[in-house]
Amino acid sequence: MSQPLSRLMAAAHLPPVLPGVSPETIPVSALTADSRAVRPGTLFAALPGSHADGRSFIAAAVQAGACAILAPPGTAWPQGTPLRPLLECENPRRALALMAAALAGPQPAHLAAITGTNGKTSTADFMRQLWALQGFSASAIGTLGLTGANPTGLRLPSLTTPDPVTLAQTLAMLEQAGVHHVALEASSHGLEQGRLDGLHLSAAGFSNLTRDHLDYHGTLDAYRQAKLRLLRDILPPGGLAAANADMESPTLDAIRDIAKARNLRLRLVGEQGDTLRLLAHRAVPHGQELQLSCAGQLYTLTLALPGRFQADNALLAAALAAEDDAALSTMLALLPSLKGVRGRMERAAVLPNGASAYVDYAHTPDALARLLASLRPHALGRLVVVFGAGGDRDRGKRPLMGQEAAAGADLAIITDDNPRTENAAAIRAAVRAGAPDALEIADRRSAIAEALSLLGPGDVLVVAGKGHEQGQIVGDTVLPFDDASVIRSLTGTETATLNGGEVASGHAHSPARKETDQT
Ligand SMILES: CC(=O)N[C@H]1[C@@H](OP(=O)(O)OP(=O)(O)OC[C@H]2O[C@@H](n3ccc(=O)[nH]c3=O)[C@H](O)[C@@H]2O)O[C@H](CO)[C@@H](O)[C@@H]1O[C@H](C)C(=O)N[C@@H](C)C(=O)N[C@H](CCC(=O)O)C(=O)O
Ligand SMILES: Nc1ncnc2c1ncn2[C@@H]1O[C@H](COP(=O)(O)OP(=O)(O)OP(=O)(O)O)[C@@H](O)[C@H]1O
Ligand SMILES: N[C@H](CCC[C@H](N)C(=O)O)C(=O)O
Ligand SMILES: [Mg+2]
Repeated sequence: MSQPLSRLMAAAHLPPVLPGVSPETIPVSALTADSRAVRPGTLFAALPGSHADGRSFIAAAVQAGACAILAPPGTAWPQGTPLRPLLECENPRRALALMAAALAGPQPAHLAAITGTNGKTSTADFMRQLWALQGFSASAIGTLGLTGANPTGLRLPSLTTPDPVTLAQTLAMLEQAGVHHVALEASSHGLEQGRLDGLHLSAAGFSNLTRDHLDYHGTLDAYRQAKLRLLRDILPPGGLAAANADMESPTLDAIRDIAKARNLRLRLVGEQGDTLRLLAHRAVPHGQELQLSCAGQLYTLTLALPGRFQADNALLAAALAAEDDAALSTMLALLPSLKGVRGRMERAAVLPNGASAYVDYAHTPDALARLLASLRPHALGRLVVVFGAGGDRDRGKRPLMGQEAAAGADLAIITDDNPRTENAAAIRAAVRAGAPDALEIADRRSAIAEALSLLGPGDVLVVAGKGHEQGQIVGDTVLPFDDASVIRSLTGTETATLNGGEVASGHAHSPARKETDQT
């Protein structure tokens, strides 16, 4: 379905007039920021990026049939290239997202986005589950791809927050297919790059803010400001916002100020929460028991999920999924039915001697600290962690991850985790600077094997950093690798533990399966 260029310009709040052109006579059938995807009738957004400059592909786009070009002010038209309408605007990424939403069509009416350093995938999946438990057809979009209801059979590329064109198309297709409830992850990269600017959100959540991605954002404050865009620029005035009340105060204060200025309905959850206040928390063998207050009522419930942080994520999901205050008690009643999320504190195996081996996606200092603190009550003996840090990512977090591992575990083994284009030994050395007593075993499989061989009765191992990931990225190559299936094959627990994990029950995944649908 095409739309006149004039209508897309109006959607992006661009001036309605173009010199020498009648935009209402130009039909636009598709949008893209990638010249290689241009077909006749496509509007090409020529965006300066971090590796390339899209403006240098204008000639190629026109040759491929681009009907109009969107670009930053001052864009020079390439010599010898046939003229096409040039839409110059200060923020072409935002304009692209607004046009993409207008071209794709209506989005699900119940559309929530979650941002924060850690917990986005878990919270989005819990929201999806809470909706599904009420009988709604519901999906989640994020690091795990498109999960839950997917009548369209769509697959998403590997980004946590897809590009704005894919996002708008996916949401419109889900809505048309009867999926009216969608929770999605808003990464800081996605927010900074305007990937979510075309969304019509009904709710937005903020889980926490701790160190990550400073390679991209430069400073913690710039990272914070990128994440705050979700509440400041994207959630419409009067929308439902929810946040964890125990997060660091500069971010929480900013959230409160934005909520006040924009008349958002702000719900705070957690130990300092107002809407859902966590009064007490106790780890039990198969999860955790929570005591809560909500609207003057006391609630005691058991989450079938280990990990203190999962309580925060579950409460955030409940606050976001309850559209009015009356629905909050319904959500609390559903929390005990929540299942674990693939690769998030997932018990991969129980050894014959009773030791447990978990897989988790902790890849920041804060996540590692919380993970190890959460597992401590489950370790009658020693707590062992195998972990590394990713290449081509925030270098400053490496020694801090080392420190948290050294402080939180009895034994830390440093290994490789997606070195990408960096020197793997140098990454390990940077991690080691924070954990001088740690063992170091470069090969991840060998590191896991060594850790397993050291486990005695009552010990707990957690292999952190890769969670659901199915590969080890070395250079440009992705070598197949799945922590959970490596643990299972090394322990010979392949069949015994499928379906048997604390977290994984109800999620029978074959070891090598890429998780895209967990319903
Ligand atoms: C750093 C970053 O986020 N880059 C994203 C960004 O690319 P970019 O605009 O910087 O692209 P670029 O390569 O410099 O190229 C500039 C422009 O030229 C265009 N181009 C390029 C070549 C060509 O032949 N023709 C052409 O038109 C490109 O399509 C692009 O529009 O926009 C692209 C389209 O949306 C993304 O695919 C790309 O994600 C890259 C692949 C990436 O790895 N991103 C990661 C860091 C990321 O976004 N991660 C977050 C999660 C982080 C978290 O854990 O919280 C995520 O949401 O996944
Ligand atoms: N609320 C939380 N607070 C702190 N750590 C958490 C929280 N929730 C999850 N974690 C830790 O972070 C890891 C990743 O969780 P999850 O995938 O839900 O986060 P995410 O924000 O989606 O991460 P990503 O940015 O990679 O998409 C978990 O495996 C756990 O170790
Ligand atoms: N979305 C995160 C995932 C990190 C996972 C870890 N395995 C790594 O490669 O650093 C990122 O791209 O920073
Ligand atoms: Mg995620």
